[in-house]
Amino acid sequence: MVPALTAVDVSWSVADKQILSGVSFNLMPGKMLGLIGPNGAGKSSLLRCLYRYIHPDAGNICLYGTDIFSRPLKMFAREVAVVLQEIPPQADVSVWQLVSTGLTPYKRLFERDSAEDNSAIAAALVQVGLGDKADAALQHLSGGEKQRALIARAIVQKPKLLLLDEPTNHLDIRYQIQILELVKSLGVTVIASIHDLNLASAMCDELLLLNQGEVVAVGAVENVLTEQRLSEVFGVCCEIIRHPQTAKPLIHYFYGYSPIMAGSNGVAQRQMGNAYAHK
Ligand SMILES: Nc1ncnc2c1ncn2[C@@H]1O[C@H](COP(=O)(O)OP(=O)(O)OP(=O)(O)O)[C@@H](O)[C@H]1O
Repeated sequence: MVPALTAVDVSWSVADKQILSGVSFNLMPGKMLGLIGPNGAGKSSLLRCLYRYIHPDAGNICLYGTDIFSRPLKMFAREVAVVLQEIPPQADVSVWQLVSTGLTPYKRLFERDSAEDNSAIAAALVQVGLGDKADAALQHLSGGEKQRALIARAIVQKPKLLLLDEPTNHLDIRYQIQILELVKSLGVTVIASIHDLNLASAMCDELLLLNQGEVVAVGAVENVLTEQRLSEVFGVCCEIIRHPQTAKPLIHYFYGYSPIMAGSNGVAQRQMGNAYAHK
């Protein structure tokens, strides 16, 4: 089976600063990949390369075996949906109008939405819990509601690949879980940057851990999330157990620990004084 997405040795620098270095990974169709890593690791930059906002200096990115930069723009706009943290410039439109723009790549100039289109928009709004906000002005929605409206727009686009930059950023815990479960249930290939490592562990099939623009680890969640890596990359002390429901890695963080006091195994050790005695 051809991977939905293949990145080979993707590198990008700006103003002599290397932002991404030799990033490579494969993602099979229907899988959900979580991009994790500390602030400034390069997660957004990598996503920008994947949706063609940035042209990497080196390397290749292929969607179903074809270089993304060789695909006609309109085809690419149908195939790849992007949900960013920023509110789009059309902030004075209604929620319905925003979601309907997800159909734009399928339309000819001035072509109106069909009854089928309207049903798809209404269904997407219900899916994200905004069924009663269709006529509301986008600018009057809360941050989380705006985020869900953007996801509804991506749903009507019916993409092959859905890219999300911190989709859970403005959401309360209920919607963090609900939106990621919804995204997962769409059956499309998903790549999402996620800061909450436990959420990423629970929801993603695979993880890619970036640090300083380089891939530290990529693959099955349980292979990527190790106590030692989290200590080395994030500078935190933790223990990883199995989630009682999913059996996936569940991280318990400890407080008052310092990565400076790394032990012989490299895992951050308890700092003298203020840590509560756990281990
Ligand atoms: N256009 C740009 N010009 C200069 N520096 C940039 C540009 N884009 C990104 N960077 C730098 O690249 C590095 C990676 O940024 P990026 O936003 O990709 O990281 P991130 O992992 O998404 O961070 P965060 O978790 O904080 O959102 C940062 O140091 C950032 O300042």
